[in-house]
Amino acid sequence: MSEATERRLQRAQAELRAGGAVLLRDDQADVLALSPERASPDRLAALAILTGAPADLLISRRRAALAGLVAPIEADDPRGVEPVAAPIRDISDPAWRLAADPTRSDDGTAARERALGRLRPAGRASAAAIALAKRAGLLPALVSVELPSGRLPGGASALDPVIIEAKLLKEGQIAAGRLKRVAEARVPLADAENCRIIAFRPSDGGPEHLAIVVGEPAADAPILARLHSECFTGDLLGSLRCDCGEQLKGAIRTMAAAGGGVVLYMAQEGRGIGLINKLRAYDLQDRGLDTVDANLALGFEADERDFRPAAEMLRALGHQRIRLLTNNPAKVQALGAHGIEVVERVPHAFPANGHNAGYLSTKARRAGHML
Ligand SMILES: Nc1nc2c(ncn2[C@@H]2O[C@H](COP(=O)(O)OP(=O)(O)OP(=O)(O)O)[C@@H](O)[C@H]2O)c(=O)[nH]1
Ligand SMILES: [Zn+2]
Repeated sequence: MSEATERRLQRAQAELRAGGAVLLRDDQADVLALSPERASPDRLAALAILTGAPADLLISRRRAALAGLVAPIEADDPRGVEPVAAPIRDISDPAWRLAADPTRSDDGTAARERALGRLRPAGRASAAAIALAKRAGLLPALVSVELPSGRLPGGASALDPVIIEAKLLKEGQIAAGRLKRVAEARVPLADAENCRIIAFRPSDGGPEHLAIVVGEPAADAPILARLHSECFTGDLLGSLRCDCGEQLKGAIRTMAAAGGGVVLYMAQEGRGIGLINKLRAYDLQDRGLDTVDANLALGFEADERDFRPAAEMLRALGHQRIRLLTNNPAKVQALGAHGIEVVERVPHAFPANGHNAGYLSTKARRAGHML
């Protein structure tokens, strides 16, 4: 992806996060969209009167099914990620927001049905809009109108959208930004006095990833490595809802004792959905959903992470062969697919505490974790 394209993608994300409009261009039809959790009522109202047809709520089919708007589908049904559009009968009636955000208190399917018209499949530009919202750390739900391809009516240009080609956001094909090693320092840790932190910045302006180099990892043999996704609550606060804090500190201790290793500390909070959405997922878990269903209920996949940057960091550090501390077979598979040879999976499980037993057993039962 060219630098100009990467910048435009970042601008589109920032615009949505700031409550502004984005226009996804596609030769089927263009889609002009706002994030309902960020856009002001005035902007939403301006969008709703733009074309004569009502504005749509854009969500995934799975989200729509869980909101009771279409027939239920299985958790692993690939149709779950398809976008659907539901006309919003009255943009000023907050009831339609219940279908966008399951953490809002809900007075039932009847209210959602009252607020929204008949659902229809949405096209490529809509799918791209949802992918953009996910990248922006927002709920994957948008308010949108369809516009004829390539045209920007006067009312639409008044919303001053960032314009971007929908095909750039094709699911699974967004190139992760190339990483540049930008800073490095010695940082003695309580459990590993000989430790360096190396920061990598992606060319697309996304968040930085860190390599925590413990001791002296061998240059000519497979090194101990851990691919660790950021967890503010577990890593920093010692939350008992998950096992992340113990896994992070445990990995550093194991590497220090072994003479060396590398923790890749990836800016992928909440398995890639961001901290705010993880807190929403926790709220849903307190109402009875498990960690997988909570992600699905919000409109995300169970795991939204891209492990390519981790492979790129290992390569940049000169480590193509590793012994990976993990219980997650998807990490072994993904690193392998991106050119890193995982010569051994080193189990990395810690005893459950009084709060995370359900979380750990769900990961084993539904995400294939080897515990
Ligand atoms: N969406 C969501 N994310 C969670 C939840 N609990 C923890 N996380 C996140 O899950 C990620 C866990 O990352 P890791 O420990 O690297 O990965 P893992 O898939 O558990 O695999 P291993 O620990 O290597 O076995 C972190 O980004 C956490 O923030 C949850 O209930 N919902
Ligand atoms: Zn955690």
